Amino acid sequence: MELTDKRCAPCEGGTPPLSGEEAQSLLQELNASAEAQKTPWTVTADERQLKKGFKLKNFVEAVDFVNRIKDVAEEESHHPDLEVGYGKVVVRLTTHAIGGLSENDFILAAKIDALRS
Ligand SMILES: C[C@H](O)[C@H](O)[C@H]1CNC2=NC(N)=NC(=O)C2=N1
Repeated sequence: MELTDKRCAPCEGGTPPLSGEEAQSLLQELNASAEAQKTPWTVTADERQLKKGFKLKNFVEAVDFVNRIKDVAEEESHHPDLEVGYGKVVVRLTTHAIGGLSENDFILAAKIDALRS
């Protein structure tokens, strides 16, 4: 099943974060989409975060994009850390409940990419 067709599952403490290998495999799958090929997502060196910067035309478009991200995040009950500026939105994904990456982060990343295509 495609990442965009999956739903974020409730995530509780006790579940271990993804291993580096599992994260790399999901990263490849995520970055295979047309949108991600323009700008790929990266996993941070500590393997706890998935990150991508999006370019928008101006501040209003950046805020509009954030509002669309809000709708997806609420639908999935999984929430990104966001940085908004003039013509940019930086999205950082991590699963707070487990202190690292889960599949939920990759599902939300794919759904955020889908907003741009
Ligand atoms: C009950 C609810 O699903 C949880 O509190 C969710 C909310 N959104 C979340 N978002 C993220 N990124 N990590 C979490 O652990 C998390 N927990």
